[in-house]
Amino acid sequence: MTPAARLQAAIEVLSEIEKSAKPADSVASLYFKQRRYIGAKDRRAVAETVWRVLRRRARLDWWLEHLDHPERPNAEGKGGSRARVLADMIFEGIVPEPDLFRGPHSAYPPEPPERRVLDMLAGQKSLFHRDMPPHVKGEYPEWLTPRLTALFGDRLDAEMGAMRDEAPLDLRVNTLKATREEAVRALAKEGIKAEPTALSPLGLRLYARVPLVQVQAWRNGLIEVQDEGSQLVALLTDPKPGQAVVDYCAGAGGKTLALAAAMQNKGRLVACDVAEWRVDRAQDRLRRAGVHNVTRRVIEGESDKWIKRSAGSFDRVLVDAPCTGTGTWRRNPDAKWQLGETDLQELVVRQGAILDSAARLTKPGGRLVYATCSIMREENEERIEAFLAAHPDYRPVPVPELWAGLTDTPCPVPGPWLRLSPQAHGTDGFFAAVLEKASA
Ligand SMILES: C[S@@+](CC[C@H](N)C(=O)[O-])C[C@H]1O[C@@H](n2cnc3c(N)ncnc32)[C@H](O)[C@@H]1O
Repeated sequence: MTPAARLQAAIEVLSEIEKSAKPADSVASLYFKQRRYIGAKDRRAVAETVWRVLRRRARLDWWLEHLDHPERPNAEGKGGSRARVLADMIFEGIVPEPDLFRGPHSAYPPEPPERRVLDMLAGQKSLFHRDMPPHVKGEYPEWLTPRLTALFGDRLDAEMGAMRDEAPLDLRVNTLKATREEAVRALAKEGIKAEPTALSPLGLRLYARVPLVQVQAWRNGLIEVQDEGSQLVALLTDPKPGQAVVDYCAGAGGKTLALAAAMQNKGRLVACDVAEWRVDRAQDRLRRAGVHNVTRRVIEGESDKWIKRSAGSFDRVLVDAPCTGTGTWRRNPDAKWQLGETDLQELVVRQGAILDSAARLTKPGGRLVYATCSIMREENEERIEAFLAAHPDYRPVPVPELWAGLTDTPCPVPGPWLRLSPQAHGTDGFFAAVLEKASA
């Protein structure tokens, strides 16, 4: 592909992302699947541009507005994919010479009004400008400003700055197949440098992008992709070999895999979800990891009969609730631009209902672990406070109290809850609360 054809493809992918309700990576995969003629190198280059534009969208839009670009996005942030991509190109130091826009499938060359804006942008040294408001510098939706300010106070700029950056790639070592040292050696043999994570005893961090499907250690099930924060949620669930455990919102099984390894494949682990297609996606991962104590179960929701039948029969119940995903903006920068206040309000209601429903499964003396990859108080502390007020038979188990019995790494939080952020811990934003049900 010529450089201009890559630009045009990036413009098209961004326009598709804007039109779709699906996550950006699904939209981009479909775009490339429908255009098999785009080779791997071009795909990577186009995807890099798309993700960079999503990451700097607020700042690019500020410049386009400030310089009166004729095709800038509207006040709702809609439209303007071409304007964003060409502005980004300037900030990447690429000069929009007429020659750049030649060849098949090219973006068309800028007309004089667009040219005028691009020339003005070319004189800027930085993507930042002192007049940008904090939500533009920090790349978050303006409507979240009061909540995020209340949450982070004078750390807001630093926290949102860390959220803006690209995340490293974290792996969890599958202890059913290897120790962390063995996995490091296996990766090194394939020329991949992996460093142990600071908090998770099973984590490895990669700073270079690697196509894992081609990596033997991954194909053999020695490692799985999992953010360090997510690994810590599984660690805190602390399932023991032989116990009965339920992963209530299991999705494609990210945490199920970690729980099964902690259980050494012994005992009963039920992976539930309302989305059959997600549960189906767990199958290959479980097989690759050598896990064989998991039953996958699609439930109809809170009124599912299996929940009633299984009341009080699990030692551990993990609720990895559907959430805003505000802790994962480093990986999914598109998500922040799709999130609205009503989404948050609806999720909070769902989280309460799911938590109440899952709590029926806990045995007397067993534990219920509630987790989200959100940083919002409404989805986290406030949900737990409401739950505890309505369920006096549960008591919180402070995270520092559990930590020392689980791993040698330093406990990252004062407690009682686990609350992680990219700035403070180098993980995605995560929340987890461990609650113990009174013995009968
Ligand atoms: C945060 S994701 C789970 C991620 C997964 N635990 C992992 O570690 O890979 C939340 C999941 O909750 C599921 N979900 C949504 N509503 C639910 C409900 N009412 N009951 C059970 N699961 C639900 C979604 O389908 C989604 O897979």
